[in-house]
Amino acid sequence: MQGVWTPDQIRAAERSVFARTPEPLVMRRAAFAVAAHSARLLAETTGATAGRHVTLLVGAGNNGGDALWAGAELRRRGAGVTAVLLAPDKAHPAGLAALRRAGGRVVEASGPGADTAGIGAAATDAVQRADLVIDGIVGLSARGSLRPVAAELVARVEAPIVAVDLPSGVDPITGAVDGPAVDADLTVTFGGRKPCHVLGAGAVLSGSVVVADIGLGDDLPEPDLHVLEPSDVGAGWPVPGASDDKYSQGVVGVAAGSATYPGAAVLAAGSAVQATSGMVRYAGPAADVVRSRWPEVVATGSVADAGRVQSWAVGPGIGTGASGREVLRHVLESGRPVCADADSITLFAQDPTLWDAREPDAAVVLTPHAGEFERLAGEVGPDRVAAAREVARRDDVVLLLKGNTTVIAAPDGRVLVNPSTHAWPATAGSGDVLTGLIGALLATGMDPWLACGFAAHAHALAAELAALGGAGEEAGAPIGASALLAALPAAIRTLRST
Ligand SMILES: NC(=O)C1=CN([C@@H]2O[C@H](COP(=O)(O)OP(=O)(O)OC[C@H]3O[C@@H](n4cnc5c(N)ncnc54)[C@H](OP(=O)(O)O)[C@@H]3O)[C@@H](O)[C@H]2O)[C@@H](O)CC1
Ligand SMILES: Nc1ncnc2c1ncn2[C@@H]1O[C@H](COP(=O)(O)OP(=O)(O)O)[C@@H](O)[C@H]1O
Ligand SMILES: [K+]
Repeated sequence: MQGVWTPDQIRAAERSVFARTPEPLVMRRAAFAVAAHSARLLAETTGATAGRHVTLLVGAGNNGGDALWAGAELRRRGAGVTAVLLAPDKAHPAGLAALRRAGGRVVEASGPGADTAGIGAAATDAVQRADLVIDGIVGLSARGSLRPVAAELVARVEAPIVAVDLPSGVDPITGAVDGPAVDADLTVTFGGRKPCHVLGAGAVLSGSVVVADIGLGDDLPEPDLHVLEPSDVGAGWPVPGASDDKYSQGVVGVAAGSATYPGAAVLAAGSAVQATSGMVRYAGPAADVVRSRWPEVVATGSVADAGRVQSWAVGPGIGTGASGREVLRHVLESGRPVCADADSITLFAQDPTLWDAREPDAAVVLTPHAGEFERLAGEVGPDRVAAAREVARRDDVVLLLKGNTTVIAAPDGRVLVNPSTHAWPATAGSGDVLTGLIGALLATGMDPWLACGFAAHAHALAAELAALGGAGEEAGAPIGASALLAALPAAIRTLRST
């Protein structure tokens, strides 16, 4: 599992480091990493570092300082380096001096011969002839999107971009973007990932993220967010052992669908069938359809007759009327962990007295999309982590907020994020598949927060495998939820082999 630290946490750790290591030395370490990764990218894209042109976009603070020191190092490796200063009066003095000593050139963004956009001729030339651009416009102190001159310069870049710490224009805390921002090929960050590398538009605009060690190590506190690695999910995925039988791996009850809309039942039950080797019970009006599609499911007409289960997956397609409410009340009273999705969430929003049916010690997972979240607690807003955390605490639930980046908050404040590099699961019914997956993992006794993380991970990978069908990343075809469901075993195999 990877940690993600807030800018405040990183700054506090840096302050502790400065007590033993001088600040300029820490910055040199950061800059050296930027230079080394930039040289590697240059070699990959142009075959060499020496003789290539690197342009530094340099803002008003230490982020620009990192870029300037990195430029000095690249100059020593034989690259031609030009720094374009966006705030000439505030450019990091020691970095600037180092670059000049190494033979680098310095120009002002709005220097002589400025065009109608306010960009000087030398700056335009430096950006256009670059083989690589280093974005040192702004880092942890960023507020808002790129300012006009920086935005104009960035828009003229055609070369690959290496972002120092984070892509400029992205909010460091939320990853949100509300105007122009750098779209980096690679981000070199320091000490640990920041939220903007895994949340919102920032997760995509960061490109590949490498974490350089600048000695923060033991000074970093418990991370603010966590990200599961594929290998974590693969290693922890429950599979049968020699002494297992169908009961020992957990029995999940699925209460979903209706006679008119049996699809949700088929998708959620099918997902539970494929997630683990335990047993799946279905209870609801779509029993015949579920039985014919998934003969291994033990199906009954009502939750009252379902028999014993270790968890419930409830909600998709149950309706928001009296019968849906009774189904939800019944599973809450069971005292088993419950994954409540779709109509269950609307039912909770309509009738908060439903919470009274809950056994206090049984975990409840809620899996809203943005619209369902709004019914529960108002608009999500730009800070999705804060929104999910607040409701998880308020309602004592594990809250899984759906979207391109899935955010999973536990009542104790822990947050997992599952950033996605694609949007293939954005198709009707794919949420029903997620509900079945979570329900099946809950039945195994897994920690509900982790169960949600595992499910979100396998779900996104299944969608990707189904969409790509073995083709390259650019050649996927749209899929429906049935294809996502069919790809679940392949996704679990892939995760278990990492
Ligand atoms: N401490 C250390 O030793 C280490 C620090 N490290 C590095 O320092 C970085 C943090 O540096 P920092 O705190 O100096 O601020 P930084 O992010 O460069 O911003 C500077 C100024 O930019 C401005 N600005 C704000 N928003 C803007 C926008 N949208 N577009 C344009 N400009 C904008 C705003 O000034 P304003 O113009 O508003 O007065 C702001 O004050 C960190 O990310 C890492 O790279 C590493 O070397 C490791 C060791
Ligand atoms: N743009 C997107 N990128 C990646 N995943 C997405 C995107 N939009 C939705 N998803 C995922 O697809 C699923 C959709 O669930 P949901 O909205 O409940 O759909 P439905 O109700 O049709 O089943 C969730 O797992 C969600 O995280
Ligand atoms: K930057």
